[in-house]
Amino acid sequence: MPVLSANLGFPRMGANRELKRQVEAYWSGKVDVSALLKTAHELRKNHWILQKNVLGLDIVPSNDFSFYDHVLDNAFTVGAIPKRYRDVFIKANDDLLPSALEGDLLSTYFAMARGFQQLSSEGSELPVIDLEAMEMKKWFDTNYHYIVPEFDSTQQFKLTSNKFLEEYKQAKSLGIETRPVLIGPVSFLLLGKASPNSPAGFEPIQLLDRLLPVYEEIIKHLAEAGACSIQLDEPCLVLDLDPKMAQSYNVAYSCLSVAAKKSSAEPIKIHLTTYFGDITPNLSFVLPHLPIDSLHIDLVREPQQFETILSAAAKHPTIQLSIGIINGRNIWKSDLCAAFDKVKKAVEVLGADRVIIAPSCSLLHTPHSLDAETELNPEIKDWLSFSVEKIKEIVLLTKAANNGIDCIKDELEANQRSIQARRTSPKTHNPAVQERLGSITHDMMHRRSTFDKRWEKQQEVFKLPRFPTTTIGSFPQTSEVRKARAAFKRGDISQEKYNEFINEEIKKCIQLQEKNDLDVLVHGEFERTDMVEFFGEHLEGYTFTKNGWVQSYGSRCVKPPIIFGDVYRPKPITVEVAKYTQSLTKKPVKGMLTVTMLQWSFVRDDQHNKLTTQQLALAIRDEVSDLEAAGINVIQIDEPALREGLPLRHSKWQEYLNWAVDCFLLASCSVADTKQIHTHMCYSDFYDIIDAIIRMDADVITIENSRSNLKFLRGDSFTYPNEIGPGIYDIHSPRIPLHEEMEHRLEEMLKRLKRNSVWVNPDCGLKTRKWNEVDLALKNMTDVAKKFRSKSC
Ligand code: MET
Ligand SMILES: [Zn+2]
Repeated sequence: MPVLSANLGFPRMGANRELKRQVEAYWSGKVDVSALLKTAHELRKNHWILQKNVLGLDIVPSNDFSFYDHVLDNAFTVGAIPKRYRDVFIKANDDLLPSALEGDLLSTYFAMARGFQQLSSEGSELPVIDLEAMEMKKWFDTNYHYIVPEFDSTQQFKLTSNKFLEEYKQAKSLGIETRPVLIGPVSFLLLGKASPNSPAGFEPIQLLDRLLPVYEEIIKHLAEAGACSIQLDEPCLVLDLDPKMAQSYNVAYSCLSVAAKKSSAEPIKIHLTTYFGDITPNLSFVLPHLPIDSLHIDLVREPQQFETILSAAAKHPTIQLSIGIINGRNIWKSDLCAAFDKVKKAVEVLGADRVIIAPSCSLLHTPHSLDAETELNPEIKDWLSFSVEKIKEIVLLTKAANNGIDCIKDELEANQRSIQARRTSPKTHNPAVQERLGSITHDMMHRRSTFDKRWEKQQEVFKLPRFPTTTIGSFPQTSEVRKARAAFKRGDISQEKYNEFINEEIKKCIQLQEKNDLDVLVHGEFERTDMVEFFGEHLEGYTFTKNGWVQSYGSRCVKPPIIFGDVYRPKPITVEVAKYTQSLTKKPVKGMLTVTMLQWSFVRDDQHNKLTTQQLALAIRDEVSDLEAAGINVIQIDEPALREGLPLRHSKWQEYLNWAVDCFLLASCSVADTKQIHTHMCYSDFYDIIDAIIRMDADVITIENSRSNLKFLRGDSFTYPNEIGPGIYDIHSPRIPLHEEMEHRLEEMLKRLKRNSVWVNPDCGLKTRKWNEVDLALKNMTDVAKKFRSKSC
């Protein structure tokens, strides 16, 4: 048997985000369920034909399609539907028959994903049905979010959807044999959480024995339909796992292997997939014990596991090894020569019939194809590879493995030319930036005085009241703002007209803040589409795609900018706007800089992220100095996603936090003691990295707190030495926060924090809100601050 080529998952949205459009049209009632199912059907068909018939891939996945999220699909398939949704949507629970995801089941599915509200027909204000969505969490260290499965201790599982089977059969009817993908039973339970009313000590993994029969059934159905293999994703194998988990893996896969053997004359093969990290610390869980037919490892993220796993696999002649050598998480063309060395090595050790060539992980995390990128600089475009191009790379390598490297001579030459061109291009290397990196000193990474001294000086300058009030930066991005920006980008209105428009918005924003008595004001960020894009567009070393969308959650997609070269700031970015805003008011205005630019971009793979972040930090440092020189006395440097960069393994946290915090210090520490540096964080839990946050030494930190229900303050010995503004209202909801609830939150915080160090502010920026909501909410918020001031004198 020759070396085979495989994919682990294809982007679902379609070349032009057809799925997003149709799903949203269905939600808003513009199309019916049959139109939605038809689009899904078409997309799957196109993607299989593309992968198999057009690109020539040997092993093509099915069941990688999803209307919202594959973890939710899995929960649905095994019947892990929390009672609150069952009660509303599924009456005769026991009669529920396996069926594809359509009609009523689809309503249940979307209610779990997005919540569901039904208002009463008699005009009463309270909805008759009001179901919140299930929790959403980041998928490992990607920017994809999954729906967290919820289990209770009395949980029963039951095959509830046969989506996996229908999709397998759909492909088969097109003459395409696929490998259905499911989340493996152990990772599925580990990724879930206990429902709130579960007894203490209950952990979802205790349900494994109850879950396995459903997986056995799945295997049986697939085998009966003729499937040769099934892909079970066990990404949790790259995490720090309790050694007890070895037993769970053993139980699960022994059971599934028996089911596979019994399934039909030709047993269905079990392909176990790991990605995003190193499995060697947990290797004893997998080899030699698990009765699996093939194992996939991610050799892009953790190339050093290759040797160990290769020699372990060599001892188990029945196991095939799937080598993930094409990066599924980034957009760079692979160096085919280097990749081929790995293929050769695997073939030498295992023999061709035991090697599969694959992307490092599912291609869900890379855009569809480069075809649509008609406006990218051709030199840069030649360095890139999206999903379709990545599959081409896999197919080429497989061809070379089977027929000799000469049969891809021309392609290889072209590939090496682009690799070489990127390596040596003046676009990627800027000697001045690199020289500057070399001159970073420790001295650049601390303020001139300690916080206490700065605090005294700042009190003198700002004379702020106690419980100072502020907002996080953005104000409503109305459709007029978006229209004006689009018109300006199209060239329909001049720079001058656009500036005038923005200045008017800023004026309105300052007036509203003054009217509501806020203490430290912001300009409202009207000139910014997306905060990362805005800064990226003003820095060298960044480029943007037209259609490089990747799924973030549900129907939402993001278009991460690409950092391709050394980053620097050719000229000031925010100084004019800040100066103009400050000229409108006597109160201090914050200069606003958002620097979470690494996590939300496609990053360089030719240098460590630390270096790229240092370059970003130096660019921000220059901006900070220019703001200071322009008379801006408060500067906010947002770091909303600091936590997102944390490595998956705990042992690597400290190293990351060291350089990440150093970069923040590098960006922020050039200013005089009298200047106040703010930072802002949101979206995740912070209490377990509080030491790193303290080391950032910002004078003031504003932090999301209400949405996560005071989670930030929950750590037992929580203290924070500088000033802090834990948000006192959630900005995601259109409801106006009431005095009492904000007072309550503030009271709670004061149990933990020093009275004279607390700021009063919302959770995050206000860009998704309407002006009238912001006006009322801020009025209530400043009322609360005033009440506390008078109470505490
Ligand atoms: C995701 S954090 C957002 C911070 C930004 N300054 C804003 O207010 O929108
Ligand atoms: Zn925020």
